[in-house]
Amino acid sequence: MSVLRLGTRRSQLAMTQSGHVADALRALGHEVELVEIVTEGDTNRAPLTQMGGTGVFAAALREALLRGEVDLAVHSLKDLPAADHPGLLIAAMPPREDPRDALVARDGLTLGELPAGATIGTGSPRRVAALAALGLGFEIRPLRGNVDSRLARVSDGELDAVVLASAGLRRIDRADRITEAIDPLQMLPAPGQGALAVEVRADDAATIEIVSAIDDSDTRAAVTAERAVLRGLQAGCSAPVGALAEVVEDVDGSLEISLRAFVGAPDGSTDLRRSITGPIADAEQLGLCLADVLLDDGARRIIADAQERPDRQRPPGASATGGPADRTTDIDAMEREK
Ligand SMILES: NCc1[nH]cc(CCC(=O)O)c1CC(=O)O
Repeated sequence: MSVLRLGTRRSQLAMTQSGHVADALRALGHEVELVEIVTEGDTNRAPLTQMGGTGVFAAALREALLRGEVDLAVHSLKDLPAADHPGLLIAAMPPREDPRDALVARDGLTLGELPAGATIGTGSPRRVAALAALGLGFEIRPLRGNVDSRLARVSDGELDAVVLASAGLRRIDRADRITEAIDPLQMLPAPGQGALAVEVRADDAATIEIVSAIDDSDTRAAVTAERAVLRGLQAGCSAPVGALAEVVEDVDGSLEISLRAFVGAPDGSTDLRRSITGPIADAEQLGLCLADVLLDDGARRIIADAQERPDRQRPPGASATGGPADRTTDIDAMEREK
């Protein structure tokens, strides 16, 4: 068998995630070579240059894959648009890391312990909406940059707290900075958060066969349901939408998917939370069905407002720096990819 070429970005998180997948394939006896793909976002240090990236980073990896320069690419699932990409296939979703968001606060504080007026940094409209929905009077501040620079804003005393994905922190060995793994009752993670996607060319049967060995069926079912919510809402990955599916045992002992979703206005003025449970085999339909429920109950307006009025994506009293222009850039990046 020839060497599998795995395309990766060179950020610490991307290299670590790619390394995990490479090791899993090597453990099955395959030879894997990492091929660094330098993306536009990596070379010019524009605002979009941040860990995980948005559409631009995934797009460069996908082009390398389609051109045949590499045989597989590893993405953070939550950074991929919910629609299939022509010519490509997600051949594996390895077992998911902790899907929860993580609070990194000064003095070991939790969300409940932070005082009203505390400053919390996040660049994600979903996290802004969830924090605003708590009604605790936090001041949300924009946050960009790689993980270490985000963490430094707390250790430097510039912010009281930041919110990041637990999975990213765990993967790069910074889990010790987490002061609270935020309960999904308070903040539902982004669809796909904590999961990886191993993408291949749809016509590359040999690689599909090899890579599918590291697919985790529970992870795939959960993420399929979560991404179907996003697709049903016709929302992008930067929409204020959270979703978490868990594989649970029902009373008869058979496995089911329990799916929860959240849509909220980033200014905290309104939010929706709905849930649904059903057979694992119906993961996709469950997600679409839950999206319909949310749409019927007003999600369309909330999502449209969040996209059209980015200037309102902060609660009253929050800092206005780095707001509208940055957010438009993110949405544009996602659009280009579709
Ligand atoms: N959009 C950035 C991004 N993409 C993937 C991760 C972390 C890993 C994951 O969520 O799977 C992060 C950072 C974060 O949200 O804190």
